[in-house]
Amino acid sequence: MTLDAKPLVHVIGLGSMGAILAVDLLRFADCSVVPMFRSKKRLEQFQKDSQSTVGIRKLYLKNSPLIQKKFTLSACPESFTPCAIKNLVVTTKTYQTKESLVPYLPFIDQNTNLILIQNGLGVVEVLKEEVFTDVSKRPQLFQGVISHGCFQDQGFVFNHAGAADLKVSRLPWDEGDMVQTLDDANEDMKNNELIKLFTSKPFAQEFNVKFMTYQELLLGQLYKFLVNACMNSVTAILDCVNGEMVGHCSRVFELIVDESLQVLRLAYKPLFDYEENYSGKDTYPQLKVNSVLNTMDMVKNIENIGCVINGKNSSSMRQDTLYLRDTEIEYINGYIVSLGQRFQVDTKVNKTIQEFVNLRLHLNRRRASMK
Ligand SMILES: NC(=O)C1=CN([C@@H]2O[C@H](COP(=O)(O)OP(=O)(O)OC[C@H]3O[C@@H](n4cnc5c(N)ncnc54)[C@H](OP(=O)(O)O)[C@@H]3O)[C@@H](O)[C@H]2O)C=CC1
Ligand SMILES: CC(C)(CO)C(=O)C(=O)O
Repeated sequence: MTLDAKPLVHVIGLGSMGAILAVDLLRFADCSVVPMFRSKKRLEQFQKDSQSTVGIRKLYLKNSPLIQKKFTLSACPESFTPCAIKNLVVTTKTYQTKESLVPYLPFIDQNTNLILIQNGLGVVEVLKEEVFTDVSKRPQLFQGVISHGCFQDQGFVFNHAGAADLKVSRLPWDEGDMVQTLDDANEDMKNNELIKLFTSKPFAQEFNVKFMTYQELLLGQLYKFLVNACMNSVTAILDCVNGEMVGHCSRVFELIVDESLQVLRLAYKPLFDYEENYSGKDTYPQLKVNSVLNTMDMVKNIENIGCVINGKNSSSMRQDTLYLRDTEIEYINGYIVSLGQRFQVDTKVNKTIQEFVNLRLHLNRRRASMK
């Protein structure tokens, strides 16, 4: 059911990322937004305790203004009014994706635009192998790589700590379609309802959205992936604030990045061969890949981004272990391990990191249970 003629955007995952996106879509894009909660209990908490209102405190703005938006419609699996879902944003944690989609599968088909706005890699494999197994009914799939920073305050009030950007591209279901032309991207910006919303003004300016080809997004996604593979896991294991490691973490990062790149070069070969195959071809964007995704430069950049620029931050994975929440390690260092098995590459470094993160979470949960 739509509220009016405006496009309808369903959001599964009204957490930090879902909340800042949903509120700014309501503020700056011509659409209606429907948050979808995991249960009747969570839906009632939203509708009753929070009066269906989300608050975003923009910490990076003068006086940290609190912006509030009321959502006329919201749902959970039990209350969802059966209707075809046209535009679906998934902003759950990676490991929550499959479970969050299952109740709505009857309402998702090849006409649905589905965007994943998450860190890490490997969710598309879960969607292919376990969720959308009927190729003819697979939704139009997009990926968002978001660099905004946000953490929950209490209830449905969130602190938007850092404003950066949201990179978006069509996400190929088939690995063979990794390289897209500039015309492919323009086609979606002209004709796809969800992408038209995401690139509409003023929303695109306010949320700093950039739509691009998949190869352009993937370069940024792998860069961010390597940052997270080092910073998130190591700070969780050590239980330290990002900046405490500055000047002393490059050796560990070198081990993680070197092994990860060995695997990523095989799994994403078209990207690493891109300059050789597509430079000078004006129907394709020109990319610098190997001069960016190399161990020594990445280690320096990761230490700067993680330990200096974000030096005062507690990484999201360390926060997950401190709050005894599951982590996304399986979709970060753990994803390198699964790729290593597929490409017969030894990934002992990332496997050890993954197991230490799991051990850290166990230790924190054990200590909490003994208080
Ligand atoms: N926070 C940040 O600054 C950044 C986060 N990211 C990435 O964005 C993604 C989302 O992270 P973030 O927003 O922080 O995560 P949060 O944990 O804040 O939000 C996840 C939300 O998904 C909801 N959810 C979980 N399962 C279901 C379900 N079955 N049905 C409906 N809703 C469900 C949770 O609801 P409930 O409250 O009921 O559990 C929660 O509100 C992650 O991949 C993260 O790594 C990327 C850049 C920055
Ligand atoms: C860059 C970094 C490591 C900042 O803490 C981050 O992305 C996170 O915490 O998830």
